[in-house]
Amino acid sequence: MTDSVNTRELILGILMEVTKEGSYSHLVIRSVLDKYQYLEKKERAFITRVSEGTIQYMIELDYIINRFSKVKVNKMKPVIRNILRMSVYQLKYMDSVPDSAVCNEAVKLAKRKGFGSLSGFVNGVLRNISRNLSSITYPDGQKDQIQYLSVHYSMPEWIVKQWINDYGMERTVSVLQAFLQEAPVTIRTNLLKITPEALEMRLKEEGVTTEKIVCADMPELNYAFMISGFDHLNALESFREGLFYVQDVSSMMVAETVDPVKDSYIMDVCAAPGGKSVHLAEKLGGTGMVEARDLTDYKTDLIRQNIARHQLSNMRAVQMDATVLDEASIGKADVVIADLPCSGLGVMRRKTDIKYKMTLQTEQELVSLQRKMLETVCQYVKAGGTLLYSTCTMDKMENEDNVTWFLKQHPQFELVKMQQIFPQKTYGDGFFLAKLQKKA
Ligand SMILES: C[S@@+](CC[C@H](N)C(=O)[O-])C[C@H]1O[C@@H](n2cnc3c(N)ncnc32)[C@H](O)[C@@H]1O
Repeated sequence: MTDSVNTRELILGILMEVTKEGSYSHLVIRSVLDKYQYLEKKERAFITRVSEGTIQYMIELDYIINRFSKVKVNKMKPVIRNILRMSVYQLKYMDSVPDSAVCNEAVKLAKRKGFGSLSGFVNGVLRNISRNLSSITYPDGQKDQIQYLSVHYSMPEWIVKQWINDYGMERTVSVLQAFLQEAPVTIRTNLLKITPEALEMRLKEEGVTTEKIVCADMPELNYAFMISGFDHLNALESFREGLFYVQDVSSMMVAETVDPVKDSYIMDVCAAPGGKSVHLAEKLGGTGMVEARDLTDYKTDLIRQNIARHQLSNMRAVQMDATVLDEASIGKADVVIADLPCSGLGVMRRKTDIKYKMTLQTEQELVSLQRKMLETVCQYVKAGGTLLYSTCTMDKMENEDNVTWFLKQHPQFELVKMQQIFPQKTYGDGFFLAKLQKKA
């Protein structure tokens, strides 16, 4: 590595921004990697791994630090707390970095950041942890299951409690395990431009490793691949040409479930950046129209960029607030897609810090927003048309409970299909979808 101290300083900067300023980790990491594009691939991988890993395992790391430090984590200076966290992550989860190097680099970083007087403390805590790492006692699962699972899988207790309540212990444990796996990059072939076989060849020529998605529950997805071995998507000509779209396999199930007939008029009321709309427009094969709406200029611009990249003539972007009734759209749509803002607890492998930012109160507020939006946008569905409600979360209150509530309020709709997708070890985020049909 060219300058390991600098690399660690960048990681500390990322952690400070995420924990102190409340910024989203995936955005902060991406912007640092964009800014320091000249770094070697190995260094970029180190920054990503240590930043994401530290955030991913923060509850466990804090638990370990608290067992070896008289000053508890929440009383420490933020810089020191984050230096300890990223160092304990390397001690526990990265064999490639020798323990002595981890401790030395942490001490240097503390000094460099103006905390020379605390460098002895940092050194003492880390060396103590490194000596005793294999004999740490964790919370007793027999006495307090929730605390045990929370520390073991670094998941806030309120979320663990909620999932046990919603789905039972066995499912909760498998979901917690899945969230600690790395999320693969999955792509969907743009079938209007290329066949899956030809795309696979193109990607191989560009040095990308591809693997077919083989999933018994989703046999429809024979156009999807997992890809790896590339640095920047934008550096791939096949990406710039719009030959594929990066999308999680669970999200692909929206267009599959709608399975639109040619010439349909589809309204996607919360559409940015446009993944599901683009998929639907492609399925319409140049016929019909997908109107992709979102709240802000910035978001509708993202949709426009996707329309341009995929050269779709049957899709348009419109700026519109989904909570406000658009009289002109009443009874106009064959299909309304309501992929609504949600707690996002199903995508924690990609957005590692969501679990610390979300609270039960915010989730309850989201439920109210979702109901208001459903109440509004269901009016756009034609008689005989379809309303597709989806979220990327797993909590019943945002999913099944909302559907039950909706059907009670709107007896003119009936449930065709409802599916809770749990995150899977290999691919697929946590996702929910419900297909409702308006009676003719
Ligand atoms: C789950 S994301 C949609 C993802 C998108 N369907 C896709 O597959 O690419 C939810 C979207 O709702 C948008 N949103 C939030 N409040 C909104 C509102 N009042 N009206 C319209 N869109 C809104 C957000 O900007 C965000 O883009």
